[in-house]
Amino acid sequence: MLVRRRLLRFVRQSAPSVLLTVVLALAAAACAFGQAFAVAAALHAAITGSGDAVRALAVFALLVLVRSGLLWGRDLAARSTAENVKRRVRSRLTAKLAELGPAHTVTHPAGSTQTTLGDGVTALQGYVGFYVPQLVVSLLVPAAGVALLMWIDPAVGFAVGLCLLAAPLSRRLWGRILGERGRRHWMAYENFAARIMDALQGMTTLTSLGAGPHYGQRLRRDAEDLYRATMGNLAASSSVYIATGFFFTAGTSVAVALAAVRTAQGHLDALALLLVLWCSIECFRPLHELQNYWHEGFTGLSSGQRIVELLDTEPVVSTPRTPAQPPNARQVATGVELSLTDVTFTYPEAIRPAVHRVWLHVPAGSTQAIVGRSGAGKSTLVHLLTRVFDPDQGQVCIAGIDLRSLDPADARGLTTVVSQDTYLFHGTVAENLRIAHPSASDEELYSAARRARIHEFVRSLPQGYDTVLTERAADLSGGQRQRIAIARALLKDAPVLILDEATASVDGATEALLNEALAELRQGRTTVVIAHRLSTVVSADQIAVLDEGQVVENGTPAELADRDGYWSRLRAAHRESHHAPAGSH
Ligand SMILES: Nc1ncnc2c1ncn2[C@@H]1O[C@H](COP(=O)(O)OP(=O)(O)OP(=O)(O)O)[C@@H](O)[C@H]1O
Repeated sequence: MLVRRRLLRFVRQSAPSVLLTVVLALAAAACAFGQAFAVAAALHAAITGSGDAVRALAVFALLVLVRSGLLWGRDLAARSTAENVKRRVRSRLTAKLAELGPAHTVTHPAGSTQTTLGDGVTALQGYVGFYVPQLVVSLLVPAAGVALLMWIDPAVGFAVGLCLLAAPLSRRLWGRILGERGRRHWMAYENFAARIMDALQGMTTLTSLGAGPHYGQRLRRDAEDLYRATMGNLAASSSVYIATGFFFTAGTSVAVALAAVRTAQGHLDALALLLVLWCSIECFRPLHELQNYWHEGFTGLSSGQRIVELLDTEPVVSTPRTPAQPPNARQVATGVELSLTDVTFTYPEAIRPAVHRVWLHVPAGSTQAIVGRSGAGKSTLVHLLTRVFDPDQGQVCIAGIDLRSLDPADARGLTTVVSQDTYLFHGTVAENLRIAHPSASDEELYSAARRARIHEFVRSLPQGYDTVLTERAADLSGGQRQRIAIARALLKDAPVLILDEATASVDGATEALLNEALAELRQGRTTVVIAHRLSTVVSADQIAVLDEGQVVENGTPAELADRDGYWSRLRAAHRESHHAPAGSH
């Protein structure tokens, strides 16, 4: 019921076009009753020889034309409602996703969100555009039809009225089953769509691991689940069609049979009998049409459930009622310090904290390296520094300001992350760079690219900065992608740089270019580097060693080298695995 109410709220915002749909449908129904009178009059004239059959048929033809025009208008108005509601729901969902921030992508599969936003919203159109207006028409037209039949003959009107009441009652009984089947069908569909998206995105991984056939089997199983859910759903809706169809046929037959008896008894004349025949059909027609939208309506309700769930999701980071001011340009120019004070954080639904009682102080302009085994909590620290999540306990401060007191967008504006996985969008190189600074001039773009050591390469592309990069930019090397990321970071110009170093080794020339670009980027910024290369670690001002979410060691490279701790062991292990490590000086 909640879903219906929430969806109806969107429909209400399109009240004029919904009203127009209903009015046009009612006018079309009036034409249909008019047609019934015209046909009955024509037949009566032909049978009895009294009256003008040709005129009655001309009126009938005119009404057919007018009714077709009205139905065309009704469909247009219904589509306009559907498109408007879809546009509004999509823009509410997009705004919601922006409000939920990156945490939502960390904790939810992208495929299911995409299905809700795409097919889920599309599935609403049957419900909002056609089903809801038809529901109103199905209440008014049969009521008017029964009144008309009562006027012709109360007994016939009463019998038709009873059959009309029985039809929706049978549907009510089925409603619960249909709702459940519809939900199951939608979940199977969403699951299948998410799996397909995963397969497309991970095609290279699947192929390189030779996992295609195995994954294909999972896809087939999901497709079978979807098939079963679809058939279950269709079986339930077909049963409703049959059950309600029975009442329609029974209703019309009862009306005609009763009218025939009443005619034989001399209570009705031939014209009235013909009118009963046509009008009883018209009484049931709106319900028949409603039945056609029934399946679409339930699919819309099932997808609506997911839409409402997404709209009701609370962001994991909240916006304070009166957000603090982010550091001003003067503070930024002199450099900002960064601190984590007794920070603990547990992922939603995780059992143990990913980081636990972490204390860290990074002075303005210095470089803090973070090292640790896989799963130690390094990425989680990045999530906290970029306010993807707020800590459960403790504070994360930049320039002495608790990130929690800032608007999330302002907090994220203070940091730039250059990670190993640079996402390049389908678009030109210039568009990809401007994502970081939409109003950047061409000169600013070229300057950032020059400093990121990527300008010459971009200039050498067929259309230079206007060259279109394919999705995921498979045509660029890892080093080139990283330098584009560095150019973006230079354009964003945030005071804190978070560097998630690539684990894969690059060749000497590429590394030299990357290092030059990174040196440009680090200038005047406070840097936190998730370090994998020994050379980066030893050149940092401070190294923090994370283990199982806790800082087990922290100090300058010299201090840590003197201790027989985790860092020394890590370094020794590194030495063994790389006979002559680049940075082991
Ligand atoms: N979205 C998540 N939901 C639940 N637990 C998570 C999530 N992301 C990470 N974790 C858990 O939090 C802990 C820290 O993970 P984190 O990704 O921060 O480690 P990491 O040091 O960055 O590892 P790696 O070097 O492999 O990237 C791990 O135990 C991990 O399983």
